Amino acid sequence: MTRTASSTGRTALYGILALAAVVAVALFAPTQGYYLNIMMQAATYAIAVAGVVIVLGYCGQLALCQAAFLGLGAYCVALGTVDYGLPFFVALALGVVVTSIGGIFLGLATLRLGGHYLAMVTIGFQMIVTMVLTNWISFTRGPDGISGVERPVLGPIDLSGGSSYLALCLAFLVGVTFYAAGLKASRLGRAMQAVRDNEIAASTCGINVFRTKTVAFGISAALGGLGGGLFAGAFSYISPDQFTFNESIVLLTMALLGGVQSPVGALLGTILLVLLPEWLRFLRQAYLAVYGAAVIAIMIFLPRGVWGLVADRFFKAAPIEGGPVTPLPLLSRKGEASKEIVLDISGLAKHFGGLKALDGVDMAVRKGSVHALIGPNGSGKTTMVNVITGLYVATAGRVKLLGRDVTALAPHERAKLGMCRTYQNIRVFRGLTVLENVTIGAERDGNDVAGAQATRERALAALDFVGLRDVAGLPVGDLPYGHQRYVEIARALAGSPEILLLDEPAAGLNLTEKGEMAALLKRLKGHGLTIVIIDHDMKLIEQVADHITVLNFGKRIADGEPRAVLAHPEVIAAYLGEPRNEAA
Ligand SMILES: Nc1ncnc2c1ncn2[C@@H]1O[C@H](COP(=O)(O)OP(=O)(O)OP(=O)(O)O)[C@@H](O)[C@H]1O
Repeated sequence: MTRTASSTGRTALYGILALAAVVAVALFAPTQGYYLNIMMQAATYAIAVAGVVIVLGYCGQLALCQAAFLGLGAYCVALGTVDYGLPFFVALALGVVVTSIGGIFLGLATLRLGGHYLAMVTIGFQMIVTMVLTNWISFTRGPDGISGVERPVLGPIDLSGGSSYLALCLAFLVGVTFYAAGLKASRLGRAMQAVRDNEIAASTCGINVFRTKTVAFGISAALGGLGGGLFAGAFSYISPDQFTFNESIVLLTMALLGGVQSPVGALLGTILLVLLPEWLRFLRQAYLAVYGAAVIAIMIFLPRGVWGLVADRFFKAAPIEGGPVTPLPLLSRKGEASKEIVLDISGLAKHFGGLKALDGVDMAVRKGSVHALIGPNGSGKTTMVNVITGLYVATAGRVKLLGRDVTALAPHERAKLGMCRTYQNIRVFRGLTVLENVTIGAERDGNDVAGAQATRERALAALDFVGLRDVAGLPVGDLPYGHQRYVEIARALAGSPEILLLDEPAAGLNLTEKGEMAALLKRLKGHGLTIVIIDHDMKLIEQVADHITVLNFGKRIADGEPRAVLAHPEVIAAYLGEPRNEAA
């Protein structure tokens, strides 16, 4: 609570300082000339660069077309005010709407494409916009561009003067910077960062990956359009060569240089890259080479940008406060193992080409039971969990969760119904803190928690349960391997799962850690959680399992109460590699 109050106080202080800066600019900035132009360019570009921060820094999508959105915004304002007589702010809003639609349209491509291919699509988009602006002469006036873009007058407030228009641009910039900073700490921002760090884990935590990327593209493009619209008013003349692929690279460099994961960093990067050429002009012919070398040097020596350096020095994350935690509500359910079937699987098959990784498997998991899924390496256990959670589409068969057929649902839709999991190869969100990782689990749609404070408390309670409350504020990558496994479990627990699927939770742990993991699993079992567990450690399985299903070559070879199953000759043969004793 204290932390929240102090961070609110800090935000208010920054807000007042920013407002004072805007007023000072309105009163004292030059009304025309070289420095005014530099400041106009920095302010309008910085708004577009904040868009790069959101799509690339937060969401991890490399889009190389921010200048196209800058151009679309600028042309909306220029054409809207000059040719169609629209009021400035109406044209500006139109630009934001047009570019956000363009961004969403581009985001739709992420359904099928990612990485390099997506980057290529964005370059294609940039090229198309440049070509349209250049060649659709009857509408855009082609290479001649549009001049005479007027600045706004709002009733008695005249914003057409140099300093007052700059103050307007700065006011927008301040708003955008606060918005982007707030977004990062919001549920949507966390979802974006989860998608950036690990799409698969994000989807099984209940995040709609496709929608999140599309929204990130939309917001980013809207900020490009806003910056572009203000740019048109700032210089009163625009032409297609101001919004080319080269400019997109400049905007990207600004974000990377300043620190692509921080809006303040992007602001610094923009100022630096607008000023650097001016500072270096005295070098004449050598200027471009020195400019390029300076940019490369900053990139190499400051991989997290200039802001990374500043933040490490001066802005340490506040420690997470101690104090009492409310216990996890799911642990008070005290569910006794019952006959009710939580997960009902029938005839499940998954074929990879000719390989039948799963071949008609049946399995029923009872409420409150610990159900082990075992089998030799390559027998299909992980494939089974992947098909159950929706990461793989089943070739045949049916998966029912609490009586509902979920076979056709996407992973995030299954998570919404209470299906949570961990991974054999740990999948935590590396760019986030331990608490943020677990908060994402608590934020799953369908969870019984509402409001930011309650969600945070739920996440802290889950961390408390696995014994990691003290390290909640640390970056998750700073934790040892074994503890990262606990973070995954806490992330799943924070979502109050109806069923928890643990894929080899003890894999890669040393003996002591395995003992601790066994103790944790027993505690979970004691609270009546419904669990499916895969593990090769038979000692662990014997300690916790109520029921065992055994797979071999994708087929179920045994199913039932642990003692009988483990004594089954076919199971022994599968594990020890002995020939089957048909008589037995
Ligand atoms: N995405 C995939 N594409 C092709 N084949 C796959 C894929 N995933 C799994 N397989 C194959 O399916 C079979 C079952 O693999 P799976 O990982 O499910 O086994 P497992 O029982 O979990 O093994 P382990 O105990 O070693 O983790 C293996 O032959 C594996 O190579």
